Amino acid sequence: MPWTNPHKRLPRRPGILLRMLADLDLKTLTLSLSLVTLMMTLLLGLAAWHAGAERGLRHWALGNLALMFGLMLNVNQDDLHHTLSILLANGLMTLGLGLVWLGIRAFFERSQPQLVPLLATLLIVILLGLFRYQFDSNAVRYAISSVILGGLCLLCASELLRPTEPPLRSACWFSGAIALLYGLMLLARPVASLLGWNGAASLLGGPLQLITLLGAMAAQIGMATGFILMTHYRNLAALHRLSERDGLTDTLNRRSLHQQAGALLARMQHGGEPVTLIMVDADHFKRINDDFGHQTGDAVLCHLVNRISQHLRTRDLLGRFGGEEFTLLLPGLDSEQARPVAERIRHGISQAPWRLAGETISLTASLGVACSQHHGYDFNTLLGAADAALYRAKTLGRNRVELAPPPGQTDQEQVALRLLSQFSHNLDV
Ligand SMILES: Nc1nc2c(ncn2[C@@H]2O[C@H](COP(=O)(O)OP(=O)(O)OP(=O)(O)O)[C@@H](O)[C@H]2O)c(=O)[nH]1
Repeated sequence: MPWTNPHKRLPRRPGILLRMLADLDLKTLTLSLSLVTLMMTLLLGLAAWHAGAERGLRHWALGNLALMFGLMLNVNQDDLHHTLSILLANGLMTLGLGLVWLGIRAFFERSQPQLVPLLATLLIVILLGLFRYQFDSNAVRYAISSVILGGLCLLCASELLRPTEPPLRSACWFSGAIALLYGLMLLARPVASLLGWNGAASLLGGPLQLITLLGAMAAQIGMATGFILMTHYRNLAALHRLSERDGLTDTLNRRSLHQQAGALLARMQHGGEPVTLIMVDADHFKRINDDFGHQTGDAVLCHLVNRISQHLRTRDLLGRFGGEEFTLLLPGLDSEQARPVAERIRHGISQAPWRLAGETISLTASLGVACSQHHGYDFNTLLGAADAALYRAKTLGRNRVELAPPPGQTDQEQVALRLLSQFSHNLDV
């Protein structure tokens, strides 16, 4: 038997994806989409229920609810009056997407232009009404809803696909990529229909409708989980921040100061760069508490931190060592360079009294400075040296900066200081 090329005889089989699409049943898909939307609405609603001050979740839950009712009405165009299945359905879907967009803006604490979703809803209802009851055109209605709903998806994507801190960024970009893809898909629908990709089928019964429903399902699951992930990551970041910051002054707490200082000192030692540690202690702070009350004392402490921070670079560390005592680590500075910085901080504190509602409280601080040149890169050794220098600044009259001397000189100085301290104590008595 002569050989024949089988490809010439057999008709070409469609690709596996097209075959799978052809096997899908529109009614089953519609029901699945409704169920998925319902589940995602419940999930977002549950998250919103316990959201507290969390921004965005309530908008997303409400938006999804509107989307769900809109979808349910829209897929029943054969059974329902067109005012419901076209006008109300698309109005609800537009409002739902608009609320999702407002939710994303609320999440990022951006302004809330509530008119945008309302105007978009009004626009789609008017245009669809016009092209249903005035000039009945299925194709134009299809294009109108595709452009408005697709445009809103792109607006959501543009809010999400912006630079943010990791790990929040991954969740935002995940949701943003889904919104972008689904928006582009909706915008491409009328073009694909014009190009005849729907074949002879009606717009609501052909492969384009199947693809739209599948896309909507994927977008529903992806965006709802993406939003919940965004909330989760932001809460994690807030918890992390709380665990490493002092609640009153927002400086590093003692534990994270130790951790971060250890890492910084190791880096500087490895790179052969100097580091300076400064201890700052408010002078006679007890008097401020006694005279003006603890609450005012708290405000003055925050003011002190604010004054110190104005002289710091982003890579410097500032931590609360305890009470009214703060520790600074200045990488890259030796004692020669650090002294003027310490003087500027001292001067800045003494020159800017705390003021509120006619009340003025003057404040000064004493500073002890120790540098890695003389005291090495061990955090506790540097702290000890800076603390001794601070003690000297207090003893010599406060509102001053003292450098920790190289280790060899310390003993003689300590004796002299003790004598001086005893002398001033005797004078006070
Ligand atoms: N308001 C307020 N006061 C605090 C806080 N932490 C510590 N203090 C107060 O700071 C004061 C520190 O007092 P002392 O250690 O005697 O020091 P001082 O009065 O500043 O005197 P010198 O340091 O010697 O100049 C105490 O009265 C503490 O109650 C705080 O978080 N808020």
